[in-house]
Amino acid sequence: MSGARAPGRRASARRASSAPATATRRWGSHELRPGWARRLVAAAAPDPGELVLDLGAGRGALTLPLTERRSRVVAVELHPGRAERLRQRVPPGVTVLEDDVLGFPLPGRPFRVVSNPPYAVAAALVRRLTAPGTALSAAHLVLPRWQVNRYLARPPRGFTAEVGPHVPASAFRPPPRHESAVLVLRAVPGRNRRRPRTRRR
Ligand SMILES: C[S@@+](CC[C@H](N)C(=O)[O-])C[C@H]1O[C@@H](n2cnc3c(N)ncnc32)[C@H](O)[C@@H]1O
Repeated sequence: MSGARAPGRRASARRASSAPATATRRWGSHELRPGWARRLVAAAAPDPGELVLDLGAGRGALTLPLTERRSRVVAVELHPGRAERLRQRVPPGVTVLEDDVLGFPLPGRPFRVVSNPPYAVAAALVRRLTAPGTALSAAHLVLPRWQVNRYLARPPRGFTAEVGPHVPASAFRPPPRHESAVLVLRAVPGRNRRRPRTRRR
């Protein structure tokens, strides 16, 4: 993964240790059905060669259609078995990190996110991705509709927020109780700079 620090050794070193404190230990997940995953990737429309992160990649519902668009894909999945199975499924050139979406090093060069993230850490993930100075250019995140509405009312600083496709409960396996939608965040050019440090007297 260019732009981010070399992942391979770090990830395998971490594999040997216990899960980081920030990780959710609940492995239950609502995976996207393949048809819906394809539709959402088509709506996000990343360009060939663009660096795209799939965060909480699971079995690769989004990762695989992303690779078909010839994006440079990095998939991050904390569950060791899921990460390993995904590694075996992806074509050469795709990076699968067994790591925590709240802890792995974010790329230093412009990147996009297309993700159906673990809901338990979704708010912390949005904070991390949109923190001052990140190189995030746009994020397409599948979130509960109520959470999307919050970001529409109050977008993270330096980003615009809009709602993408509506995602019904039937789009997931197993279906969640809530309705979902895609939250689309786009960096406003020049607005997400790291704030200058104020000098102490
Ligand atoms: C909602 S599922 C989505 C799976 C896949 N993206 C899909 O759409 O089918 C979220 C995934 O995130 C993984 N996960 C949970 N907490 C995580 C964390 N802190 N860091 C990375 N992955 C995590 C789970 O193991 C699960 O596979």
